Amino acid sequence: MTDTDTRTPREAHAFQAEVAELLHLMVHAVYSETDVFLRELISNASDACDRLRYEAIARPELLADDSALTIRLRPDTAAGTLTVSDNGIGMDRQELIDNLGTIARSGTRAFIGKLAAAKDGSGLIGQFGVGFYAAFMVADRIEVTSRRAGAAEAWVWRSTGAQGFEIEAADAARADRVRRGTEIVLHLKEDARKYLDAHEIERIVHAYSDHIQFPIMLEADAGKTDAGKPADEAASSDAAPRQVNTASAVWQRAKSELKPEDYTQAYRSICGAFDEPAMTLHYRVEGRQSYAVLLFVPSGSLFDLFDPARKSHLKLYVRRVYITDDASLLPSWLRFVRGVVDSEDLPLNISREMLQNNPQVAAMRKAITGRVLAELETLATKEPERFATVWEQFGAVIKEGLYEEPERREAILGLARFTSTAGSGRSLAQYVADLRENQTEIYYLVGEDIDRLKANPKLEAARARGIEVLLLTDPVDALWTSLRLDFQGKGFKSLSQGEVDFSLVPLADTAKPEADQTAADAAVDEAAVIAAVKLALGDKVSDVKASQRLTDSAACLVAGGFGPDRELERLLAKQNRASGLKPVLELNMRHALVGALARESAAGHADEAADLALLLLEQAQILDGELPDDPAAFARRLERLVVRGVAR
Ligand SMILES: Nc1ncnc2c1ncn2[C@@H]1O[C@H](COP(=O)(O)OP(=O)(O)OP(=O)(O)O)[C@@H](O)[C@H]1O
Repeated sequence: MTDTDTRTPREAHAFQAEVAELLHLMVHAVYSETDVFLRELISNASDACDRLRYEAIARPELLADDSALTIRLRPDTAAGTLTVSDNGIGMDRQELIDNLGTIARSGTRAFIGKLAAAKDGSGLIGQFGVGFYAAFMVADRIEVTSRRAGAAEAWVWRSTGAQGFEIEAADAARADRVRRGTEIVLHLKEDARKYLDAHEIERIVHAYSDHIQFPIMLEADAGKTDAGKPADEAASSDAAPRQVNTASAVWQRAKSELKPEDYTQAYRSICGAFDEPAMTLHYRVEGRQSYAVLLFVPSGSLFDLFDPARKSHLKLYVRRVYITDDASLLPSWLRFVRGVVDSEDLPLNISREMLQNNPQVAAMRKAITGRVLAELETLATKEPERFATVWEQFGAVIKEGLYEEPERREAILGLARFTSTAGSGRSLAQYVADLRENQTEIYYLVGEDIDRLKANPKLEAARARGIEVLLLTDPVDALWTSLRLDFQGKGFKSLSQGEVDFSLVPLADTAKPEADQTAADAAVDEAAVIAAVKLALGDKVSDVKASQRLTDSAACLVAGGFGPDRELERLLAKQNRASGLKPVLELNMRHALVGALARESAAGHADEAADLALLLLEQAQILDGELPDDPAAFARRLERLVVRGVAR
């Protein structure tokens, strides 16, 4: 820099740590599908045009004399560069620093971890939309020149994808070239020179960006048209640009015109996905309100499904103008549904804030929610296997609707599929159809792990009677089951809480007679056993009872009749919101261990009886996946009892 230079000096900035890490992965990992970079840049350019069009509703002067919003792609074989430019909203100096130096979204750390672990991260890149940074997969140097709409100055951002980037004011030539919007020059890596090929560029645009609403113009190769001249000059020569996308709003087209592959393509370009949609819903509403809807349910998982914001991401357009993806057009329990809603009636200048309380939006939301549920029902009936994959991916999210939207409960319970002691993919309709004689309730157990649930002693008596039990392992299950809902008049009943009485249900043919299943010598004095155990356990439990649910195991813990289910209590405890209610210890009065306790107690061996009582409690805790309160004392007790038993 010399004294005579009046430009602002070059300023070096470091990348935010996450960006540096992400870029390191981009630069060094070998991804098979590098094509996504172009989709990401085009999508950013399109967003920039959308934003300008939106801002220009209030400030038409921003469009000035350049109202044809366009995205341009210019390969230059001589220079080895591919340039992606738009005349959209542009970025000022601070925006360049903030937007192209940090990652604002949550969940980024987790994503970077996943990316580092995955062999081929392109699927993840697509899902996450690492956006601009994807360009470093194909370029070893990037220059971004940008001028915010209405601004006097243009700025240049430069980086090699290493530690940081530089910012400086654009020189006269660049500033003159970028009158508004953004120009991104990619200096392609040696192995990425295929992206200079017009056919290749066209193919990628077709595959991923065809629906983009602004014309994408492919300009003639600046390097080839006039190889003798410097690239900058050559570019200004008048080679005719060619539009390479259809630029039509797919959702506005008639269903009959569209083929399945058109929908797949629309899904990939609108939702930034690679997979096939598991469900597509395309319809138009005319009448009091008119709007077009094109929605997709992805077949793969989504990285941000459990983001705390739990936002739905449907894009709201008004008469083809993009407004926002933050209009809550679907409830958060349908946030995995992606796509577009294009309204004919909403005012174009509706502010994003106004959308929150708009009755038309509320009516659309209600109607769209109903349509999505109906379509899911149809899928469940007509294509049960495909529906099963949808439920597997997103069932845990849909079930949130059970407590968030009471009026949709019936529909959601109708869709729900469960793993139960009778198999997987069970619907409640199947459950109810297969009720055992005199069975009046739908039984369930909530836990974290399906195998552990299957081994839970609380299932024993149900199993002996052939009663099906739903095994619920999603965190959300502990919450909705606490609502005590019913399905077709049958209430849900936890096997981990309160009394269960199966006595009216006959034993299954396959069950061994219950009395034979244990080695107890004789019937124990239940009252005496209960008194002895209560004495030994004190306030560790709220009550001690003879169990109806156990046939093989000695003891189990259940919640009292009114408190939260054992699982919900555990969940609440994690958030320090536990009810503090103590569980009930249930004893299998026919079990040998309980028999032994009865004998020790009758013989006046209070210490031995107390040891056995504590052991029963600790066993029950372990079977519920908990640690005994005092593991060391538990180990000593076990030792003592074993040694005593062996010595006898
Ligand atoms: N061509 C552009 N014109 C104006 N702003 C841009 C342009 N490209 C990127 N930006 C700005 O930089 C930000 C970061 O872009 P990036 O592609 O990394 O993420 P994103 O677009 O926000 O997220 P996603 O890629 O998931 O949609 C954008 O949000 C936008 O504000």
